[in-house]
Formats: sequence, C-alpha cells, structure tokens
Amino acid sequence: MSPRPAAELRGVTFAYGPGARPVLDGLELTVADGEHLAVVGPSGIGKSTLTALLAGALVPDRGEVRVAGVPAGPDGPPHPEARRALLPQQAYVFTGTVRENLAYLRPDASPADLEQAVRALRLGPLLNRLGGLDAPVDPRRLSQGERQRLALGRAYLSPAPLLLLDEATCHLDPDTEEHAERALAARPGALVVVAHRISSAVRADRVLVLDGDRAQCAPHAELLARSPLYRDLVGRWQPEEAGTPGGVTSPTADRSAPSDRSRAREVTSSPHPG
Ligand SMILES: Nc1ncnc2c1ncn2[C@@H]1O[C@H](COP(=O)(O)OP(=O)(O)OP(=O)(O)O)[C@@H](O)[C@H]1O
Repeated sequence: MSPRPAAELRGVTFAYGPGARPVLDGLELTVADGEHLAVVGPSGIGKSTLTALLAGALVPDRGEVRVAGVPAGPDGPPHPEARRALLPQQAYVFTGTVRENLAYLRPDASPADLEQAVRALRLGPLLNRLGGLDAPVDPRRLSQGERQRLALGRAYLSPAPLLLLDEATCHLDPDTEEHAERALAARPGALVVVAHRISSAVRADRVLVLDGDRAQCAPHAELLARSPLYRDLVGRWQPEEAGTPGGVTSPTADRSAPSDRSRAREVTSSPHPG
C-alpha cells in the first residue's frame, strides 16, 4: 500500500469574498509523503493563498483540502499527523529567550533536540551573538534575516509533518537558504516552499507552476523541457537573481492580461520521485 499523501487538494476553488474572481479554481494537487515541493508563479497568482489553504487558515469555497488524509480547516486542533506549520515572509519572533523561541512549537524539546536544530540550521554564530540559548530576545534588535533564521529553527523542531514556507527565506543569502531548505527537507514529513529563487525550484522534488488554468507540476528539468510558461518564468527570474544582491524577487509577470481560471486542472499524480 502506498503511503498516505502529505496533502491533497481536490477541486479547490477559493475567492476573497462573494463575487470576487476566484484566485484558485478547481485546483487538483497531491503532495506526496516526504516530498519537497516548490511553488512558483507570477506575482499575485495565488501562491500565498495556496499555502494558507494548506495551513487551514483559509477554507475553500468549493472542493476539499486534506492533510495526511484529514480534512483541513480552522475547526479544532488538527489530528497530530495532520499538523502543519506555516512560516510567512515576516518571521514571528517572540519576546522571551532564544530557547523559548526555538522550542515554541515543541516545548518538550530536549537539549539534544535543540543542539541538533542549532547545528542543522547553522545557528551557532547567531546564538553566540545573542548570548546563548537562555539569553532574552529583543525582536526589535534582530535583522529580518536573523528573525527568519530563528523561525526556521523553530520550524525544524516543530512536530508538524507538513512545513509550509511562504518566502520564509527571502532575507537569507543563497547559501544559507540552500542549507536551511535542505535541512528542513531532510526532516520527516513534507516541505512546501513558495520559491523566490530559481535555485529553490531546482532542488525541490517537483515544482508547481501556478498560472491560472495552465498550472503544472513536475520536476524542474521536466518543466524546463516541456513548459514554455516555466521557461518564461525562469528566463525572467535568472537575470533578477544575477542582478539583485540576495536575489530576493519572485518572478513577476504582467497580470493585466485577461486570464481564464475557470477550468479545473490536474497538476499532480506523478509519484514522489525520491
Ligand atoms: N486578504 C485578501 N483580500 C482580498 N484579496 C486578496 C487578499 N490576499 C490576497 N488577495 C488577492 O489574491 C490574489 C492572490 O494573492 P496571493 O498573495 O495568494 O498571491 P501570490 O502569488 O502569493 O503573490 P506574490 O508573489 O506577489 O506574493 C491577488 O490578486 C491578491 O491581490
């Protein structure tokens, strides 16, 4: 028997309010157990909306979102196997100690667990600067990148089997981002990353390209070979990466062109390649 998917979207349609044009319309997606999925697409196409639906922060108007086989929604604490952690671009950092920040989602984390998270996310130098695990954190005195790194350490320790990163590494340099994504992907469970660099898409198992009714999901190389849309996105992305320190900009496209999002689309079903 094949393992239960980490997440499934079946015919998911969502609009921000009655009468508004659906952001997602009939989306079909399966995230395999243990999969590392990157999500890309033009600005405003619905990448954050998708992560919020997977997190249960938004509820579809039609269709269903399931996490580990359990319907996702805002009602009640999720089944332990269906927990997910959503990291937004603006990282949450709490007043409290470094330890409390890191262990917020896993209060029973042992010293060995914390040590492993610090090592896996290369947080040692930051911890030294802050004064160690028991030093108080003043969020106002942390850079955006430092905040993101603490939040990534928290996500690493989280027991949630589904991690959702919505441009949660955008203030990190490419090397630190790669290390963090690889560490998070190596945890048990699935990782969904709204990518803001092409390198993020390249190292994922598959890439979901959201663009209205042309949404597609496949490994990077396959999309490059068969998807003009993906090649177009990558083509516009690479110069930005090359020219922007940190390369923090998502690919953007002219969204003034009318786009028909009315047709359902199947964007998965291929098994997790790894
Ligand atoms: N709270 C909201 N109320 C109304 N419309 C919203 C809201 N949040 C997002 N939208 C709209 O929904 C669409 C999708 O937004 P979303 O943030 O999911 O896109 P995105 O692909 O993540 O964009 P970006 O790459 O620019 O972050 C956009 O047209 C946006 O204006």
